[in-house]
Amino acid sequence: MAIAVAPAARYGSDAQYRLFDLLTAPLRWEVLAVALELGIFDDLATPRTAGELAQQYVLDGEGTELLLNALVSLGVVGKQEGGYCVDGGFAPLLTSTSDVSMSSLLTYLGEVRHVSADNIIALLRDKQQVQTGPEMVRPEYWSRAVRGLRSFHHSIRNPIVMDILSGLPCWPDVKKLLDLGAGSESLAQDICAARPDIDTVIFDLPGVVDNLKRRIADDARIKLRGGDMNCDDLGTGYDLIWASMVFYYARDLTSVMGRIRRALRPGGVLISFHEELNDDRTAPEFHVLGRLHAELKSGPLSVERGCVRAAAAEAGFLNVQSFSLETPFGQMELVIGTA
Ligand SMILES: C[S@@+](CC[C@H](N)C(=O)[O-])C[C@H]1O[C@@H](n2cnc3c(N)ncnc32)[C@H](O)[C@@H]1O
Repeated sequence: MAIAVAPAARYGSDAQYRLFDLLTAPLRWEVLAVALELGIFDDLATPRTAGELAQQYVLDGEGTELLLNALVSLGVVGKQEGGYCVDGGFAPLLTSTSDVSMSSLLTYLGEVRHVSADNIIALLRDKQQVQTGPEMVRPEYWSRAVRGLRSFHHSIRNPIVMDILSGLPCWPDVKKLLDLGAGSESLAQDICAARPDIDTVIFDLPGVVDNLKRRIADDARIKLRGGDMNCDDLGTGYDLIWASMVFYYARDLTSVMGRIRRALRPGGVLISFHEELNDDRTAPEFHVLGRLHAELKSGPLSVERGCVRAAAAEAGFLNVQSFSLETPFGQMELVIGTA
C-alpha cells in the first residue's frame, strides 16, 4: 500500500531562511576570491575540464572539481559535459585582460571591506591596538588607494558618470571642470576623450596628486592641484565641479560648500555623487555593511540623507535638487546646485 505523503511546499520561517542565507554569504565571496587569486577565470574563456585545470595549477583534482562546481552554483561559471566555462555575462568582468575587468577591483574592495569576526571584536575592544584595516581619514591611505580607485573608475563608475554628465543641460557649455577628490586620473581622461574642448582640473590630497603626475604628463588639458579641500585654494572659474564620495572628509560641509560655490563661475554647477544613509544610519545595507570596517577604524564617515542638499542650500547654492540612482555599487544620491 502506498504511503501518503503531503509535504508542505516550503518549510521554515523567513527568519530561518535569512539566517541560513547569511551563513552561506561569506562562502560565496571566498570561492570567487580563490578563483580570482588563482587567475582561473582567464582559463575558462573556453571550456576546460577540472582535470586540465588541476594539472595546470598543480592542484588536487577532486578539490578542483569541487571548487569549479561551487563556482557553477554561484552562477558565474557554466558546466556542460564535464567542461567548465565562464558564463557569458560574467566573462568580460572576471577575465583580467578585458577592458571592463572587475577582477582587480573586486580583490581591492574585498581587502578594504571584509573583516573577520575576530578583528571586529578587537576593533570594538580597543581599535588603537589593531594595526590592520583601512584608515580612510589618513592621507597616506589614499596615496596607496590610487590603483584600486582607478580600477573602480575605469571598470564600472566612469560610464555611469559620463552618462550623468552628458545628460546635463549645461554639459555642452562646460569648458572648465574640477574633479574634486578625484582619486585617479581616469575620469579626467574619459572627459578629455569625449570632449576635447574641456580643461579638467584634478584636486586631491598632495600624496595622491604626486601619484597621478606620471599618468597625465602628456595631456596638457588635465591640470593637477594638490591640497586639502577644507582649507586650500580650489582654483576659480569652473563651469562644473564634480564631487564624488569625498564629502566624508569635510570638517564642516557647509564651509566646504561655500568654498566650492566661490570656485565656480556665477551660474556654474556643482554635482555631488554620494551614498546617503537613512536617519538611523541603518540602511541601505550595502553601504552600512560595506563601510563597517572603515568606520570601526575611523569612526562614522558616510553622509546621512539630505545633509549634502542642506549644506549646499545653506552655502548659497540655488535650485538645489536631489536624485536617487540605482547603481551596481549601491543606491547613490546625486545633488545638483547652481552657484
Ligand atoms: C572614496 S575616494 C573617492 C574617489 C573618487 N572621487 C570616487 O568617487 O571614486 C575619496 C577621495 O577623496 C580624497 N580626499 C580625502 N580627503 C580629502 C581632502 N581633505 N581634500 C581633498 N581630497 C580629499 C582622497 O584622496 C580620495 O581620492
